[in-house]
Amino acid sequence: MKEATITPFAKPLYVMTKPVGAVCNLACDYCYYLEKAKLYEEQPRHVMSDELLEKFIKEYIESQTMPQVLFTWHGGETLMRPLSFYKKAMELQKKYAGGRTIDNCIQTNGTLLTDEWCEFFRENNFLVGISIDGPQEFHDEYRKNKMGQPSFVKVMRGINLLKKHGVEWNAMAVVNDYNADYPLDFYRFFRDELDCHYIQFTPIVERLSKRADGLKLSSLKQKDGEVAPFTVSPEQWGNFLCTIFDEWVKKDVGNYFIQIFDSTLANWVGQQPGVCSMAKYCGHAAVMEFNGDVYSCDHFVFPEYKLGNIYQKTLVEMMYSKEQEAFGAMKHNSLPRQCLDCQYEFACHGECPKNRFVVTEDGEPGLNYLCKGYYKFFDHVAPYMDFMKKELLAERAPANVMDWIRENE
Ligand SMILES: C[S@@+](CC[C@H](N)C(=O)[O-])C[C@H]1O[C@@H](n2cnc3c(N)ncnc32)[C@H](O)[C@@H]1O
Ligand code: SF4
Ligand code: SF4
Ligand code: SF4
Repeated sequence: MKEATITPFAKPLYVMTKPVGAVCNLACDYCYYLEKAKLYEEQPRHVMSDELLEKFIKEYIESQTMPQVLFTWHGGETLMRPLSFYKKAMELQKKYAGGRTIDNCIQTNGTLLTDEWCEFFRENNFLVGISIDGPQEFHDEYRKNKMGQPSFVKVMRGINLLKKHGVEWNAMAVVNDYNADYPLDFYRFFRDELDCHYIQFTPIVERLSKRADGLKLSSLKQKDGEVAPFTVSPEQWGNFLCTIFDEWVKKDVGNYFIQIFDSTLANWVGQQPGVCSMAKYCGHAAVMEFNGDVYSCDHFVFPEYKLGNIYQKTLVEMMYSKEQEAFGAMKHNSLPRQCLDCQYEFACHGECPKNRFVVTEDGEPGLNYLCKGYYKFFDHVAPYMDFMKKELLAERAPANVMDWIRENE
């Protein structure tokens, strides 16, 4: 029997949602999302109506087959909506919970946080993801408003408010051409200055588009296109990961959680990684726009990846559709021979399909632009991953790797 990519009802149905479309108080140079306003030019307000909010919450909860439900609020800038919107969402979640446990996480640039927002997040146990790209100089290079004014100081003020109110938060940082050459300054900032114990690093890889619909960044279907200037190079990415790993594996395992290292270990032991880019298949997390349009993935909000609209189709129909199944399977089925033969395919899975636009050593298309960087990283961490795997399988702590390193130094 063919290995199923999506087994209906075997795992939670997951759709992140956009209370606000491509509306933001910042205008980060590399943002893949802001230009999506072009897809909805004919619509005057890019915000979710109360009617849709209720429809989504009810249907989303009722579509779940598991007792836990996770809501992810994403944007645009999520805090461009008033607090009353999210208070309403909490009331509706309670109304339709039907005995289920409901969790909420929200992604924000952090600049609009106030005491009032933080009290709300604390009271409702939100996990708040803050976008911050490292120390001030790195962060302010690309994360500016439309007038070119930097945002670091405001983000730091927001983080301090979250801490003051005891809100659970984590950091989401992108790695680009500018900050990638300073991995230790970058990592130590999160660890020593922010005392942030959960960190996500995402590489920026974008190509400039030749699309007729006016979008600046391209989708997978475009075969060529210049790499955008803020893109991290494969060499930078490999060096960045290896350098941070060396610091982390000696001192910080079990205390600071870096998503890409945890996901690598998960793949090493054959478990599901926490980040989609390192999973074998895509298609698990769709996204619903402010007007009810549902797309296969937040990085594929292009007309050709639209699954439908919640007013015309149910979430279950869209999430278990042939289109979404094909989208999910494409990640593995389209791997070039070089990946299939690669000794680290089990850990890498060819990373995100959106980044697969270079040719292999044999000239086959579909290789990941960051391949060299990933290969270097996996090759570098393999002995440590082998050790941590052994510990995990023996039901011991992977953090023992730190003693092992000291003993062998
Ligand atoms: C689009 S924003 C929306 C939420 C909110 N405005 C924020 O900045 O956190 C979500 C995340 O995507 C990241 N991001 C933006 N452009 C990206 C790109 N081209 N590639 C990868 N991540 C990107 C941002 O840094 C941010 O952490
Ligand atoms: S704050 Fe978020 S949505 Fe706004 S421009 Fe930056 S990355 Fe994009
Ligand atoms: S296309 Fe990329 S971002 Fe979307 S689910 Fe797949 S790996 Fe994740
Ligand atoms: S390291 Fe390169 S060759 Fe190996 S699976 Fe990843 S992208 Fe493919």
